[in-house]
Amino acid sequence: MRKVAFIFGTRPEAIKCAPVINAMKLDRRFEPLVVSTGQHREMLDITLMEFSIRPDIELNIMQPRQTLSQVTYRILEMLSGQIDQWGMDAVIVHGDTASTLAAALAAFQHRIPIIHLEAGLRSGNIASPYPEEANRRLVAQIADLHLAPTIRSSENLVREGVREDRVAVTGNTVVDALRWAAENAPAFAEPALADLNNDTRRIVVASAHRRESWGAPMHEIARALVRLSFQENVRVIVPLHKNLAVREVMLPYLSDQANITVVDPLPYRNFCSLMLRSHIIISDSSGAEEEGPSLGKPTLILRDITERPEAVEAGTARLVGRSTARIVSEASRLLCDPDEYLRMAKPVDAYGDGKATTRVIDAIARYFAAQTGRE
Ligand SMILES: CC(=O)N[C@H]1[C@@H](OP(=O)(O)OP(=O)(O)OC[C@H]2O[C@@H](n3ccc(=O)[nH]c3=O)[C@H](O)[C@@H]2O)O[C@H](CO)[C@@H](O)[C@@H]1O
Repeated sequence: MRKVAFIFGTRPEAIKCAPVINAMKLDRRFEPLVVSTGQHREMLDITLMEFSIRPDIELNIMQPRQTLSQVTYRILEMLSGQIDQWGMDAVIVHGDTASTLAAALAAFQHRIPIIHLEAGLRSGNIASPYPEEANRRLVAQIADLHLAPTIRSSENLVREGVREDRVAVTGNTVVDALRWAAENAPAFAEPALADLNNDTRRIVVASAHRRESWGAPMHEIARALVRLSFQENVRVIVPLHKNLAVREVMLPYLSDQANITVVDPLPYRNFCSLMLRSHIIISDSSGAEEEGPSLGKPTLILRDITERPEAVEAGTARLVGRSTARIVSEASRLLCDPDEYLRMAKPVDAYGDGKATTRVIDAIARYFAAQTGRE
């Protein structure tokens, strides 16, 4: 039995680790320990509850308006005080957040092998996305097993010098989570969305929260959403991120608009119901970049570059930047030109086939077997 600690702290990490944690709980080869750093306190707890996961250990590092350095050193400090006592065979981290980097570093410093889920994504620009591109590249330097979601991401790793026998292509577990959520998609329970089933307007689901969008770009995005809401037969729905850098800019623009509904972040399955009900998705969220195209929803990405180019190449997603004019023109094209809409509205399996969890677990089992010379 191998003891592995999943250490993460944000909503997207929880969504993408959850299928693996739940499958490992049923697998007699593994004993998973779930460690929450609490980087996204509220949104993380709601998400974990949905997947029936209770963290075994809570680091509770969250403080109001904490800086990246504070997040990183607080996690490192707390882990270094206890990680050895857990007796882990490996630490599993996901993606590119501050929690990912700090947990990987703590494991490395305590000589515990690191397994990196969603490894090998690269935008090619160390400054964008900031700090995520740097985080994932740094983790790649010290990880022992790299689980790449796509062939492209595995190629990125090998090009950077990672040993091929330490890389496995698994698909992205987000598709596994998404399929589960879509099968269990609830009705719209929030009072603000209760009328959705009878609403004949075209639903534009929009969100923006990443660091590169803070400040002036957030104003541009907000103005674009207001202008889109003036178009005929359109309703814009915005599940607004909890971050104050987002709320303080967005709310003055979006509140009290006739065709805009602002809601708090939705539980994952409710958000999936909303994406399923949407006509188009406009977002700077990495999750939306993967989930929108997987559901066949035309997805306009509010970024200039992406580490997830697969859906753009497949034609279901488009990079549109963050200027009001470009967002409005690209969205209007989809809203006004049915042929253009149909060209983009095609589900793509660029990120996975829903079976990534099994491949992840098999790759981890193979890794341990190779360490000891037995299965
Ligand atoms: C800025 C940032 O931190 N970006 C990271 C974050 O992206 P990302 O931008 O996707 O992070 P989000 O906090 O938007 O989380 C996205 C996830 O939350 C879900 N959702 C969204 C809205 C809502 O109301 N309810 C809900 O459950 C989405 O379906 C999606 O699965 O995680 C990715 C890992 O996957 C990383 O690669 C990104 O670098």
